Amino acid sequence: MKERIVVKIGSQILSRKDGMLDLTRMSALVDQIAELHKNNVEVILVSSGAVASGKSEIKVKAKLDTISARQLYSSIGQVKLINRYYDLFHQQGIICGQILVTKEDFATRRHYLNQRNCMSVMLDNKVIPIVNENDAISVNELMFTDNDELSGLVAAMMGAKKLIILSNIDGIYSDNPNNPGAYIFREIDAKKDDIENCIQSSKSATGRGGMTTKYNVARKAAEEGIEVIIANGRRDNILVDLIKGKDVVSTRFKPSGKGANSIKKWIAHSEDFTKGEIHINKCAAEVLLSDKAVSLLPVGVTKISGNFEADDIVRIIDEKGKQVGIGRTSYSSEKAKETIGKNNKKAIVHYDYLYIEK
Ligand SMILES: Nc1ncnc2c1ncn2[C@@H]1O[C@H](COP(=O)(O)OP(=O)(O)O)[C@@H](O)[C@H]1O
Ligand SMILES: N[C@@H](CCC(=O)OP(=O)(O)O)C(=O)O
Repeated sequence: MKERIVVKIGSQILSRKDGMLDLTRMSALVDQIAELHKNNVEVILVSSGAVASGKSEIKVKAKLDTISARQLYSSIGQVKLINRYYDLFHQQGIICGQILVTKEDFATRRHYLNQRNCMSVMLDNKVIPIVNENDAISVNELMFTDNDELSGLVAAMMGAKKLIILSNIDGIYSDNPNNPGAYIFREIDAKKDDIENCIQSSKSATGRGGMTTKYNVARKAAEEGIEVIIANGRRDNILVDLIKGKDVVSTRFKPSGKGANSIKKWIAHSEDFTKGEIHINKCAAEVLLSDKAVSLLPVGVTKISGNFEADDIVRIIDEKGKQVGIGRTSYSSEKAKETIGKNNKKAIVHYDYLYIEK
């Protein structure tokens, strides 16, 4: 069976200080992906760089608001970016294809499956999918935090074993990476280690979410059974070395042994599309958080809020107001209210459609 990986390349790696595309770096990364591809590794590339490459192409007279600037620069820059990728992969005898997505494309299961089918047919035909957010049309309220988030979604959707996030830094440091005492975390166990406080809000000149999103995305993906590595895209031969298992300086997130099935993965990433809340009592929360495979039954429900239909995605909240998980409900909010606290009723969220955050 082929190994399937997702590689995310941040804007910072692809752009030079003067804003132009760093063709040398890009070409080095494409060469490595080509080598992996020829060695039967299926690579899905999530590449930033549209906005950064568009900026250097055009001088605008009037000052633009943030959204218009992003739309203008990305619409120009994405063409440039994908053309370069096309040329570089073409030189290696490899075909690549472009997929531009918005967060809404992950909202319904139908859209989700459409996307998955598109990437699968590309991989089956040895085409390298190059994914980016469709910045030109995605709106502010509902967009990906950044491409790190998108890469986590793609890795989960495509059943990738590994997600490699390449940035301009070797990995996650214990403190501001410029501080002499800061050291790199080589391995993080998402279940035990909480290092969020070590991360600064600073980000690279063109980066959007900074290290915080990389950390959050990596934790979530690792919980879903994906091995995540944050590494420096400027290091020579980084991708090939990582896949060969060489001991390269980087931060690795230990994947959970369990893994989640494909529906649970979709639900896990649907948090932004929830329509309501199911509040549960202490006992129900304990059972859900245990290692047992249980469904949420109406008997443990204390309150329903929001208006939802059967099959909508809802949040599950414990008695302290903390979110325990997300699930696809089998009742409408109206019907759910009628069953609150009752015994012998069908599950309000079946185990197969329940994602518990531990
Ligand atoms: N503890 C930390 N360890 C490593 N990097 C950190 C840390 N805290 C903040 N950062 C910043 O995160 C940046 C990487 O995130 P980002 O700018 O989004 O990169 P990219 O453009 O590659 O997605 C680093 O350049 C660094 O300045
Ligand atoms: N979609 C944007 C990328 C924004 C983004 O997430 O950037 P980065 O944090 O550098 O990965 C672009 O192509 O410019």
